[in-house]
Amino acid sequence: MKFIIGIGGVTNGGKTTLTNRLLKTLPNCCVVHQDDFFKKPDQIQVGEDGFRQWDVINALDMEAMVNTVKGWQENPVKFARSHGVSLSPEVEESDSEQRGIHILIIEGFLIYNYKPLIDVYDKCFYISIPYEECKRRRRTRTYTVPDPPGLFDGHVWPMYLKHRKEMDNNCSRIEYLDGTTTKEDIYNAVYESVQNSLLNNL
Ligand SMILES: Nc1ncnc2c1ncn2[C@@H]1O[C@H](COP(=O)(O)OP(=O)(O)O)[C@@H](O)[C@H]1O
Ligand SMILES: NC(=O)c1ccc[n+]([C@@H]2O[C@H](COP(=O)(O)O)[C@@H](O)[C@H]2O)c1
Repeated sequence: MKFIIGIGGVTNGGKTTLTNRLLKTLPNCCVVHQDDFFKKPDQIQVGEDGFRQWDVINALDMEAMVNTVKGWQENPVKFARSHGVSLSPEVEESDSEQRGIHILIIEGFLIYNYKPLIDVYDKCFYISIPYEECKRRRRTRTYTVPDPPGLFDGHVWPMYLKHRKEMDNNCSRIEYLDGTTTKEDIYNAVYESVQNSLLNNL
């Protein structure tokens, strides 16, 4: 059985933290990080506001991201092996590549704002945190291209609000998580919800 989990959320909401924890506990579990598909800085448009427009779907090579997901769907065993993911004995010892549960986590800040991806998820999660907490966490983070002064209020947060509205209209299956609760609580809630869905799908 193949099962795809979406972990979406606002920047610095805790997506990577949650994903890394799930990767350790879910069987035969691979990941696709949306951040890995950012285009190069010189390909990112500068807006009328003077900021490079990082927080829009065009800043990402979404075609390449979809192709990576398709690669997993076509052969999750091959995908796991080529990404150094260890497989359960049930899968390793089986003649059939299709045996066992294969899980893919798709993690990112705009994973529910791109039409070709919306229908791939078996489970959709979204982590939110309030403005002040988001701004505080973002200040402690350094991206490959550091934030210029004013980027958060001038671009990041307004784009988040816009995409959030779009996403709420696009996708009705999302389970919302409060990113200000503890890492442990968030992980437990998601793990339990995934387990229940897996049991129902067997
Ligand atoms: N539940 C939480 N409570 C407090 N801080 C958190 C929580 N989850 C993540 N963080 C912290 O927030 C920051 C961003 O987390 P990260 O998982 O990288 O976010 P994202 O991948 O959504 O951008 C990190 O410093 C991380 O330790
Ligand atoms: N990874 C990169 O190359 C890069 C460069 C510039 C900005 N960013 C930022 O990454 C954010 C999205 O990633 P997170 O959800 O992990 O914070 C966006 O808000 C964007 O401004 C990433």
